[in-house]
Amino acid sequence: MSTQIQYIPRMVPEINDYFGTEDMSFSPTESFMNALPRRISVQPLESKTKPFSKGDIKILLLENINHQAVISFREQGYQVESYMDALPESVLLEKIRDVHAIGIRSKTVLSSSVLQHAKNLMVIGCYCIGTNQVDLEYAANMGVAVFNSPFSNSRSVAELALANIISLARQLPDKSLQLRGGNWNNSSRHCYEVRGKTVGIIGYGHIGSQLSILAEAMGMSVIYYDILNIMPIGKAKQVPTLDELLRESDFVTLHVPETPDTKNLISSPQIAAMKKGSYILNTSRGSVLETKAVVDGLKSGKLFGAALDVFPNEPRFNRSNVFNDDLNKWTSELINLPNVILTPHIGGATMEAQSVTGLEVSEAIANFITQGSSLESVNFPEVSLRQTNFDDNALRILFVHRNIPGVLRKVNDILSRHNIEKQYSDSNGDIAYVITDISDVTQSDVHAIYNELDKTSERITVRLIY
Ligand SMILES: NC(=O)c1ccc[n+]([C@@H]2O[C@H](COP(=O)([O-])OP(=O)(O)OC[C@H]3O[C@@H](n4cnc5c(N)ncnc54)[C@H](O)[C@@H]3O)[C@@H](O)[C@H]2O)c1
Ligand SMILES: O=C(O)[C@H](O)COP(=O)(O)O
Repeated sequence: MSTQIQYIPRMVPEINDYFGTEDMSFSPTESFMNALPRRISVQPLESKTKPFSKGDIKILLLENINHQAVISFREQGYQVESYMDALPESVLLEKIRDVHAIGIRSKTVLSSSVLQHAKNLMVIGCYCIGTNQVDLEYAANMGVAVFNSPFSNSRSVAELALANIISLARQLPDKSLQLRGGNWNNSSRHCYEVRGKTVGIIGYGHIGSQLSILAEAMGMSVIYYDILNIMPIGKAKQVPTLDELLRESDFVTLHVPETPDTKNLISSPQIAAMKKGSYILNTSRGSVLETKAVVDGLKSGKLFGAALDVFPNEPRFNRSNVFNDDLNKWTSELINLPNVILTPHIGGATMEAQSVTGLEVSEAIANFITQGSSLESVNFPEVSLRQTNFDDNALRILFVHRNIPGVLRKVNDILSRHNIEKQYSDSNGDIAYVITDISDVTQSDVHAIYNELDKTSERITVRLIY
């Protein structure tokens, strides 16, 4: 007889500490997106529109997102449900059904098959840098804007990479392990200073360039390889090919995003091209480095060490006895090799980074909900409109539509009885987004405008704020 284990999602305890359970509401509420236009005013700071019932808006936060986010949303009056872990897909499908905003980190996969269940979703916040876990194009085609926190944890990752470079050079993982086992071994064999050595940075973006500064401060030479031409910081030097970087570096460190082009960017041929006795580090994504090739490189003595923070398969939540061959088939080989640092995806896991990320992404979500601002979105046309002279009879129209000729004319025909105070439009591929502020609008105008815009064949979403 098979035993069924029931999964019970773990809520974030701080919520209850801060707010008390009675303050949490999980009852289904009227849909935000599909409701007739209601008084949705806008957001705390510079908004000039009237207060609306943010209590109708449901925000789901997963993966133990920093409590700053929970506090900030709840203080603004939103309904917030917050969980410690990434949810199993069946639970996620249930939870995502009627929420208006979802906050995730790197472990929640929002594929098209998940997103199609999200009938009321307006906005996704990735409380991290990577957005590869979200089907960005599908979301844009649903009119759902995606935001991330593009550099709030860059410094944390760069510091971890530097710490790992020094630790590998001094064989710290093994020396420490030996002493914990009672063995005193202060041999200097294969232990080096990092001063004067060359670090090769693959991907010279926010993290790679931060690391460049730190490494130079340690007296290292820095070379980097990037698909873009990027101005060097300090004495760093961009090299034209990956091969040149691999040949010249003592430490090769990966800081590229997960894309089709970066899958297995470093595999056996690239490790073969590296210097004998060099080291490899990966704090980017598990898919970028073929781990079996690292295992072979360490076994053959080609590599003197490796530091891996990310893996092709990672557990969805913190628990014991999960990092094993069932997760990734080479695990037992890897953990028994010398001078290997393995960390559970902690590059951005610092109090500083999590707190800034919590506030930054929450602000982007709130600004999108309350004002329609899509500035800094990773999948949407970037549109924002400053509100001036927003009086009682003003209306803000947020219209996401197919990017084809003639749509703006249709929109403005519908609005032709009103004065357009401000309008801004932009497009991104197949999607376009226009925000319009109009004045002298009555309650029945609001309904008529909504209905007419809603009927246009190019409409993706229409929201009204007044
Ligand atoms: N371990 C962690 O906890 C952690 C934390 C933050 C970010 N990350 C990962 O690190 C990645 C990099 O972060 P970032 O903020 O520096 O990103 P970024 O976008 O600022 O920089 C990435 C750089 O990689 C370059 N690049 C892209 N494809 C390339 C290729 N095929 N070859 C060479 N260069 C290429 C880009 O041009 C860019 O300069 C993120 O996408 C994320 O996946 C991991
Ligand atoms: O993309 C990122 O910022 C990092 O991979 C961190 O992801 P995490 O917040 O899931 O730890």
